[in-house]
Amino acid sequence: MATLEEMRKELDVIDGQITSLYEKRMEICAEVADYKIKNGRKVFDRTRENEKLAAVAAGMSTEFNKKGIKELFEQIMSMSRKLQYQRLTDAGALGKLPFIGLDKLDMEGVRVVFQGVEGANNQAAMEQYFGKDVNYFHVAAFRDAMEAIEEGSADYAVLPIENSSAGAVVQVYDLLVEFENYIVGETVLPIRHMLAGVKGTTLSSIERVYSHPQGLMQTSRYLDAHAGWQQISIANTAVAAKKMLEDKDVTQAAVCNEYAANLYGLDILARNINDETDNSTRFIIVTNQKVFLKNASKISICFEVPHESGSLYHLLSHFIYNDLNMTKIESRPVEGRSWEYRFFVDFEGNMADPAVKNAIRGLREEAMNLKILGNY
Ligand SMILES: O=C(O)C(=O)C[C@]1(C(=O)O)C=C[C@@H](O)C=C1
Repeated sequence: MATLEEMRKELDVIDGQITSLYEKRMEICAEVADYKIKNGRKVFDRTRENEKLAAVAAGMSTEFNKKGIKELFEQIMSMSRKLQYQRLTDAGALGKLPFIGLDKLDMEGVRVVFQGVEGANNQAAMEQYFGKDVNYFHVAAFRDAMEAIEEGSADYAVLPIENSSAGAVVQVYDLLVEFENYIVGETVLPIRHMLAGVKGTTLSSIERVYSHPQGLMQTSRYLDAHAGWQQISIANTAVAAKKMLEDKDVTQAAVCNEYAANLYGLDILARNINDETDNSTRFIIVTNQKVFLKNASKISICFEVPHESGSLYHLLSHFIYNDLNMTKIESRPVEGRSWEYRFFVDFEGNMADPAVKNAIRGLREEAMNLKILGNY
């Protein structure tokens, strides 16, 4: 029997042949790219790839090798596509950006919409982004806010997209697909619960505490430590704060944010009473214009993947290969197609950057229904 050293020498010879054949193959792929640029052909040809995989598998004698050679050729053709996309980018064959780059967002005299009532966290997020003097109105549902910007009655909408402990606000994800509106900014608001009451209220005068069920739940450790306090659920934290002002009753208090407490002129009796100290919500700023800031550094996209094994893996390789840092991935069911998913990906980058253009080009050809949700 051959020694390990002898077998390794044999492997080295074979690997040498494979590597030089790989280089030769990639040189031809570069010529294919030039041909495709000249003739306006797409890089990705699924039929040709499937034929190739079947052909290489047919040449194998065992099931194990059939599977292995297919995986190997999937990778080889994926590298071939990436080389071709790069040549397209270098040749300036990417076409015009579908988005218009701006130096800064138009903030002069704009009208902003948020969902909820006066004093809601959504309003606090809006003021954090647009300032206190902003011209605004509020609506009952997220969909109403999307419709308001689509039809132009508002220039921007402020919508919650993700909470650090509760996760994604899934309705907003779905609305971003449904409407032709785009994300142009984001702002993160720390969610801190306060115990607030009308002037004269003290911890010992309180008998009842009002808040949204989430507000009561997120502060249960603090509230439960006061055995004599009855906890009562109400529509939301801002409504609880408003009730304190209306009732002027020192036997009751509200769990609400500082913004609502100030808005309704309440005294804060205890600050930051949430069980989780690090609780914050990320809000997006949405408009109906296809614009992006020239100094934007984060891109949100969504796409559907073909229902085949390895398809998400291949799509995500466009980020890795172009050295783009993915910061978030979320999936949602595709309406009307049970057990099929749409993926939402956030990654670092600017649309004018060649690496980003390159990745988007690859994704656009290989994924289904790619949509750029915004660069901000
Ligand atoms: O045959 C082509 O059109 C190629 O671009 C070459 C190649 C390959 O590497 O074999 C690469 C991408 C296509 O999706 C199909 C095949």
